[in-house]
Amino acid sequence: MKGILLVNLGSPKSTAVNDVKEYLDEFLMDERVIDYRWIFRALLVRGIILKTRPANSAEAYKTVWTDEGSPLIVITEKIQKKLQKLVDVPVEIGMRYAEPSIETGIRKLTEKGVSEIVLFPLYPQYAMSTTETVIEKAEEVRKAKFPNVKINYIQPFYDRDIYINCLAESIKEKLPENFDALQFSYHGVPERHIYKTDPTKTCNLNDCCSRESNPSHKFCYRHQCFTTTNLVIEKLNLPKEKTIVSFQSRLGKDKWIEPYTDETLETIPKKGVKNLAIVCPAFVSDCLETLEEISVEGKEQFLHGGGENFHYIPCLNDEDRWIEVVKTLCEEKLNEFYLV
Ligand SMILES: C=CC1=C(C)c2cc3[nH]c(cc4nc(cc5[nH]c(cc1n2)c(C)c5CCC(=O)O)C(CCC(=O)O)=C4C)c(C)c3C=C
Ligand SMILES: [Fe+2]
Ligand SMILES: [Fe+2]
Repeated sequence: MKGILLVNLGSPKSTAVNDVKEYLDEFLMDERVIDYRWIFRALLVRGIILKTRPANSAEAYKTVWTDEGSPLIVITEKIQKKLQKLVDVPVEIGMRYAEPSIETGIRKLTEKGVSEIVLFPLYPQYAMSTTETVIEKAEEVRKAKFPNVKINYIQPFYDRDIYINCLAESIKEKLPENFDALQFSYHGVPERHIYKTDPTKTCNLNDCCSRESNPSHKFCYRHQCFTTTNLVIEKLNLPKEKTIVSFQSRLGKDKWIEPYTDETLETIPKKGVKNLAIVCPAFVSDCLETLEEISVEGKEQFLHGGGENFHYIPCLNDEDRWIEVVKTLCEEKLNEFYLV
């Protein structure tokens, strides 16, 4: 029997500092997130970051937490429930970090008799800290605990027509009447991650990422963010000069891909952008990084820089047209099982 596992990033169990600390420990000790040798990663994460960050992050989580729990988990559950109504195979969710884990999700599916799983990493763009770590973790769990289960993975969908149409329509509906610029703010990654995952070793993080065709693009997060942006702009018929791409959520002292969202928000009002619309297409569901970092902190940065109107455009969340896209992408992979 077949089944679907939707995988998102995950959130702490609660906003208690110890729960946030446990979550950040699992997240930041992932070698695909902080990619130093174990000893240096442990020194940085456990010796420095976890001494102060959990308390600050817990305060931030408190500002977005709902009665039902973390927005990211609640929204992923809503997507699951809506998808379950549209397909005739079991659908479960799993988180890369914390609970419900990928193992919990696979177990629930196997308890329903599932032995062939379509696993959907809910990230449009590939990065070693997104799609790659999900697939690595799922394979580790499968080999150790469920050796008889087959898993078929959905690949990044950053340029798929159905996704671009859906994202463009969603943005169009939420765009304010008057805006000077539409900013696309993607989660950032350290530059080193892009060099590391480039099998061709040709991406130089300059014009290369914007070129039409290059074998490095399959693993270049920066290219994939630009492509999503360009395709959406084209669909919306927006002049490129009215759009901005930037990268948010930088952590630590390494160089991350630029431009940084916080710096951009502070400086664009002086260049004439007083009315801003902003969208975060690296996230399919709203989460701490959109609801707090962009909608609250980002807004303050923009207003502080002289901006006047800041309009945050929510993620696709559980919009029906997005659930249709999830269904189509899952069905493509479900059908592949018949071909093997
Ligand atoms: C969308 C893709 C994501 C990438 C790429 C990514 C990379 C990445 N993230 C960190 C550090 C943190 N991220 C945090 C929160 C967070 N990150 C993503 C997604 C991506 N991260 C999401 C969806 C969330 C929100 C989770 C939620 O519960 O709502 C956090 C925790 C919050 C905080 O303390 O600020 C950290 C830390 C690194 C180092 C990284 C590197 C590639
Ligand atoms: Fe590139
Ligand atoms: Fe992150």
